[in-house]
Parts: sequence; C-alpha cells; structure tokens
Amino acid sequence: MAKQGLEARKAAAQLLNAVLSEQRLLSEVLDRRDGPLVGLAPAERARAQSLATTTLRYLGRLDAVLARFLTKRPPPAVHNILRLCAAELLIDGIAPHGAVDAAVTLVKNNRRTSHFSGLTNAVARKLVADGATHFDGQAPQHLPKEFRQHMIGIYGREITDAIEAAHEQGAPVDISLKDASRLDEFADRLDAVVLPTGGLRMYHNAQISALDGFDAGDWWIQDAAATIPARCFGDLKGKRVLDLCAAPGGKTMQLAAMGADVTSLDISNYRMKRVRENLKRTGLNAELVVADAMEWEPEIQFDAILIDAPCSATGTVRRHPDLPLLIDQLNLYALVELQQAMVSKALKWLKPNGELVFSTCSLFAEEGEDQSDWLVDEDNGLTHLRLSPTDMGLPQDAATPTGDLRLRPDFWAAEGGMDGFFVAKFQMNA
Ligand SMILES: C[S@@+](CC[C@H](N)C(=O)[O-])C[C@H]1O[C@@H](n2cnc3c(N)ncnc32)[C@H](O)[C@@H]1O
Repeated sequence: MAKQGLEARKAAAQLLNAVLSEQRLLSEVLDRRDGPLVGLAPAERARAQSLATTTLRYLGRLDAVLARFLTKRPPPAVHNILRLCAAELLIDGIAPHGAVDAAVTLVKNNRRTSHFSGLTNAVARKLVADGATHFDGQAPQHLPKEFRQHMIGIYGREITDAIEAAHEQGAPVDISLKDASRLDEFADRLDAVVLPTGGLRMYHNAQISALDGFDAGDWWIQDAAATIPARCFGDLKGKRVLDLCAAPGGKTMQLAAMGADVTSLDISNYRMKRVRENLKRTGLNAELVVADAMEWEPEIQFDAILIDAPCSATGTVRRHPDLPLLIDQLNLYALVELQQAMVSKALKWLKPNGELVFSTCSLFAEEGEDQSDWLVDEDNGLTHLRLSPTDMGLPQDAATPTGDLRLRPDFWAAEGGMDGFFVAKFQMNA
C-alpha cells in the first residue's frame, strides 16, 4: 500500500516544496515540462495534485496539530512530508499504516533527510493516535494577516469569516454545456445537479477527460461565477465580439456557443494553446490572436467587448489555496493600472451602442467596484448599465449599490459556493 502511492506522494511533496520553500505558484509548477508530475500515470498525477492542494488548503490547521508533536521545526523537506501525512490521515481518511509507511519511506529514501526517519515515524504515529482530537473543531484557516485585514476592510468580519470557511470547502466541478437545451439530459448522464445559473455541478470525484460527453465536446469545465460575465451581454447572434483576455477560453467558448463571431486575444502563446484545444474539442469557432492587448490594433470595431482582465485571482482561492500563501508577490497597483489601460484602449474599438463587460476573478474592491466607479467618473462616452443578479439565477446579495455584480465564495455556501468575481456592464453612447 505504501509503495503503491509512493510516486504520487513524492510528487506532492515536491509540489509543496516548490510553493512553500521556493515561493512558486502551484499552477506554474504543474505546467512545467520538467515539473514533478511529468512521467506519472494519470491517476498518480491526479492524486499528487489533489494531495498537495488539500494540504495547502488546510495548512494552518495541519501545522497547528504538528506543532504539538514537534519540539522544533524539522527541515522543510521533512516538514512538508509530515504535512502531507497529516492531510492524508486527518482530511482524506487514508488507512494509517499506508500514510505512515509512505511518510517514513519518503524521508528515508532521501539521503539528506534519512536521519529524520525516526522522528517522522514518531510524529506520524502521534498523528494517528491524537491528531484528530487537535484537528477537529478548529476554526477554518484564516487568510494571512494583511490579506485578512484588507478583506475585513471591504466586507466586514462576518463575511470575511464566511469567505474563509468557503475557501476551506474547496470547489465542486462546474460544467458549462455547449447546447443549453441539453441541461437535463447531461444532469442525468453526469450525475450532476442543475445550477440556478444554468450550468451543472458535480459533487463526485472523476477523471474529467473520461467523463461522458468530454471527447464529443458537449461541455467544458467552468466555475458557475465565471459563466456570468459572458451572460451579461444581450443577444449576440451574428455580432462581432472581442474576448480581450481569453485564455484558457471558457468565456470564448460561451460567446461562440451564443452565436457570436468571436475574436479571442491573449498575450500568452502557451495559454492560447489551451483555447485552441478547447475550441477543437467542442467544435466551436473563434479567430485566435496572440498579442499584447496594449499593442494590438484591430481592423474593425466590435459590437461587444469582454475584458476579463488579468487580476489578483483572489476570487479563486477555493481552487488555488497557494495564492494566499504567495500574496506578498502580488503587485496589486500594477494590475489596477493595467486593467485601466486595457479598458481605455478597448473603448476605441467599440461601435456606437456597443456593449462592454468588465470582469475580474478578484475579491479586492480595487479590481472591481473601484474600477467601475473610475469608469463612471471618466469622460469616456459610456453609459453604466444595471445588472440584475436574480435574472441570472444569482442571490440578490450579489447586487452592488451601483448596479454591478459582486460574487463571493460564500454565496451558495451549503451547495459548494462559487468563485469570487466582479462584473460591470457599460454601453457606448451612439
Ligand atoms: C483572468 S485570465 C482570463 C480568463 C479567460 N477569460 C477565461 O475565461 O478562460 C486573464 C488573461 O489575461 C491575459 N493577459 C495578461 N496580460 C495581457 C495583455 N497585456 N494582453 C493580453 N492578454 C493579457 C493572461 O495571459 C490571462 O490568460
């Protein structure tokens, strides 16, 4: 048993080392051609990723338990293996002998850490005996201090606590259908529930590419909140639409499925490959442009422009629990400036009466409500349009006083939450 999952656990330990010691984003490490998951079978890759993600999601609570059993912190490589072992025992409910043997073997197999195998064995056995007593009943993990304070400043303490609790729950798998009329059919076929926003939600673990309808391109994975920006446009049939920051392409696929003639632009060639693959699989069409939005110039004007701008991604912590741990690397003000520069540029490409939707998967007002206020205050020919959350199956609480949408991870808390998002809509005056 220990040997069986050893490669996945070793890779998970390397993922933790990359995030916690080298301060690298998990998504970057996972994408690397020489990353820890290369060469693993699909099931081992999935296990390694899920184990590292679970460990990061509960890191504060796991560390609090481990601190009771350690007189001093071991070297990071050993500490990370103990963290994984604690996550397996206390969260995933893995059989104790498998998790303990694996932790001891991993520490023993590395000559730099092998002399910590006795300590690892002792601590792992204490986790088995007493870990749950100290783990269960702990409050959800707080965000790092400054991040939390910032959130309290925006949302208050109660909502911030609720957001932290939602982060700890992780995220179910949400699915967008190419043909919305097949919702009930795919709810049955995928054993999923229909969401008020029109997509599907799956609560069971599954290898996505093996699921019914994946190869046929009938659907794609997209968080319920992420479907909202594209849905804010009116009828797009036959309209020319620019998706300005498009990769990996969830919103491009939505816009194409809505019948729009889509131009899809992103600065990243690597990320654009995902858009290309997604379109090929789903049989949807878009013109793809790899370019810096700040340097590109279109030959035509558009009926609608979606700017799903680069941002802090703080709305996606449920799925990316490493983000708060690396928040010090974030240059929020550079992002705010880039967002404003992009919007200013894109306004020139909008036809009279054309619609602009600005969105960010951020929880920070600087990248949401403040940007909307800025656009309203500028002399830019735009009219600010009110969005109705209930028309889109969202809670009424999602309405901001000025008519934008503020989506939070603690919405639909009992049903698995949603990503944090901000969405605003404008129209160019005729
Ligand atoms: C939030 S993601 C977009 C997600 C995408 N709309 C979707 O639904 O799948 C932001 C994207 O902006 C792109 N980006 C960042 N700076 C850019 C720039 N200067 N020009 C164009 N794209 C840029 C990033 O490569 C990233 O793919």
